[in-house]
Amino acid sequence: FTGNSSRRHIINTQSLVAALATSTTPSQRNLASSTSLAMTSSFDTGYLNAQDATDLDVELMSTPGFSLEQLMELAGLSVAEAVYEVGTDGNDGAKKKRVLLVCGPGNNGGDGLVAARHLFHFGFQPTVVYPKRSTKPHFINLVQQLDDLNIPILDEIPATVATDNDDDGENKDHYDIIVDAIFGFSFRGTAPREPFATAITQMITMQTQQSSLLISVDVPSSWNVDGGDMTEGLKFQPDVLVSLTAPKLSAKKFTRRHFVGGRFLPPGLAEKYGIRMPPYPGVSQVMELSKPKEAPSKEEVDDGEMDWALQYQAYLDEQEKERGESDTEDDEGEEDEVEGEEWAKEYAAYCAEKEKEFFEANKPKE
Ligand SMILES: NC(=O)C1=CN([C@@H]2O[C@H](COP(=O)(O)OP(=O)(O)OC[C@H]3O[C@@H](n4cnc5c(N)ncnc54)[C@H](O)[C@@H]3O)[C@@H](O)[C@H]2O)[C@@H](O)CC1
Ligand SMILES: [K+]
Repeated sequence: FTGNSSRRHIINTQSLVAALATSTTPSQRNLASSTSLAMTSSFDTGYLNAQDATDLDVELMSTPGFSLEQLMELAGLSVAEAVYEVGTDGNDGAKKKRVLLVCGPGNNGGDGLVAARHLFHFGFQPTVVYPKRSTKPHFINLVQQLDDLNIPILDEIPATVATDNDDDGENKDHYDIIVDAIFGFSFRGTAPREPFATAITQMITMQTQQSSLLISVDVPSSWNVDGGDMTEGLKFQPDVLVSLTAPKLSAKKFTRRHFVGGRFLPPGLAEKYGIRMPPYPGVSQVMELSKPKEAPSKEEVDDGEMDWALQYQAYLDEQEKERGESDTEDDEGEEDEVEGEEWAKEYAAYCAEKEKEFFEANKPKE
């Protein structure tokens, strides 16, 4: 089995599920059922509009209840985990990755400050831009915690960072990842005021000219929380969105990698606001709601078959959609189906092999 992402897999999804469902081992049958389940229903967290997001926040933090410090810590940890997930391949770790966290004046900015600290401990090299520092004691503490780790805190994005590449196509001040923690669900109006308007333009330059991966916290900054991008021509399009508690309405317009984090919502409150906590995997603080289009690599398969099944499902859905659109001119359909069936059989055999290895390795000692 070679799940190489470069290989062209146009798969008949039914054949994959059928091959797995008739397998003799439980893990393959589980995989088959999770695959078919995901085929008919994908997890829907529901959405919060700006007003409900604010009301829910107030309810969560009414006394007695959660404190802002608690929730911000979990929100920032979720962001850091999502950055780790999209920013590393799990092997080379985070050590070489430079991350620029651009933090706004409110709690969205606070999430960025918390994330910077966790990212340092995960092995990244964070730099924080915090132009309008809050004077609230909790924020002063967060800044101190960053100072204690010698994490640089700047007042603006340096011009040398957000400039076009030089003649060699390089920028020595390049950041691998930018975290947009400028505005969350309390952004109002259709235009960000300075100094954040400039910061957002600079982030777009870094994303487009230097291929920095742009990750937004809760809401892409400058987007209307309910309606999406309503700016005149700013066109801020992050690569990744990490929604907190539940996606805001504007997330419906977001088509790239989308995570949800903030694993703290009590079921009663979720029900009251018509949202659902996603089935977070294991001890994760985040769950990816929409998956990348590319087929996963063998390394990803090795990481865990169930995760792989969901990820692969999204890929299949995308392929089917594309196929539906080009059905009329596609004269390779039959051939593709055969390839899909063969691949499904190969995958089932691969699962059996893996399971055997697992049982061998975990055999009780005589
Ligand atoms: N319940 C949750 O899920 C939690 C949410 N948290 C975070 O808190 C965020 C909400 O925080 P806040 O309510 O403090 O608000 P934001 O951080 O969204 O932003 C508010 C600040 O932005 C400024 N602002 C608004 N519109 C502007 C414009 N057009 N130009 C310039 N400045 C503008 C306001 O004056 C205010 O200073 C969420 O999005 C999330 O990131 C977490 O910290 C805690 C838990
Ligand atoms: K944001």
